[in-house]
Amino acid sequence: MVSKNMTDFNSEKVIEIKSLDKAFGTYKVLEDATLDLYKGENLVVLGKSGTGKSVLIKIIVGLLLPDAGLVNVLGQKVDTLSYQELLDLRLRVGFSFQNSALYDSMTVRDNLEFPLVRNRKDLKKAEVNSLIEEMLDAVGLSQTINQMPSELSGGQRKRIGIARTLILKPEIMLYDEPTAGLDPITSKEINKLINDVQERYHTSAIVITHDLTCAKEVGNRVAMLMERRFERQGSFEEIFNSGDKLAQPFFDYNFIQ
Ligand SMILES: Nc1ncnc2c1ncn2[C@@H]1O[C@H](COP(=O)(O)OP(=O)(O)OP(=O)(O)O)[C@@H](O)[C@H]1O
Repeated sequence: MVSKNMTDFNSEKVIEIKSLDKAFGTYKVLEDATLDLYKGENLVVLGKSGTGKSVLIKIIVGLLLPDAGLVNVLGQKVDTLSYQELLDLRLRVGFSFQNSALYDSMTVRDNLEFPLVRNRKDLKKAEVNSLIEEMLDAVGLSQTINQMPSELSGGQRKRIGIARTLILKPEIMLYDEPTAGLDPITSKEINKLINDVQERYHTSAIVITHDLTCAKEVGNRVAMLMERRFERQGSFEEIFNSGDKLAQPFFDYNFIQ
């Protein structure tokens, strides 16, 4: 399998995290952690369970406060923002947590309409309908518009979840374990979708995963979250062909195709 090429990205940082500390009581989750996301890139954060990947996302969108360090998102210092400023920022940063489910009692259409009803009251009915159609087309599921989530496969539900996040046209996408619980073929489809989203909407993205195939297929750069910080950052090849011992545990638990 050919991994994704490194591309020359604009040096503009859309997320800058510097010397970040976060602890719960005496339990340190992140310590002196530094990570940048450049405009237009897909950055994969590889980390084992419980290493603080979800905490990282919550800090980026201001759901958790850092204890120390800089967290700058789209030019704004997240921990200094007012509630309204945070809500505005969250419209520009699309995030879906691993377990964020679709609303089971709503059709696919209504699931996609939901974020627009809440956040885009300025849109006319025709614009809403057109956005829903565009998003379903982007994730390749136009035919499911009137179906209920229970009628969809796991992979299709993930796609609709991505469409629901994407419908607000965020500049940054945060994908939390996008391939978790999916078979290898469906995982590949999701990886392709993440790349399609990057290409079509010029999003910058952090993809949090422990799936090495996903890292290889979608990541322009990879960082490893270990020992409370981002220990290695570089292209997939740089990290995994280097014989780096820190990368070995990921190989032990993954099957690369
Ligand atoms: N609000 C909280 N209060 C106390 N501890 C927390 C809180 N949120 C997270 N933690 C702890 O921080 C650590 C990192 O949690 P996090 O959910 O970020 O892990 P993760 O890397 O996303 O794991 P997984 O892949 O299993 O979801 C865990 O030990 C967790 O118990």
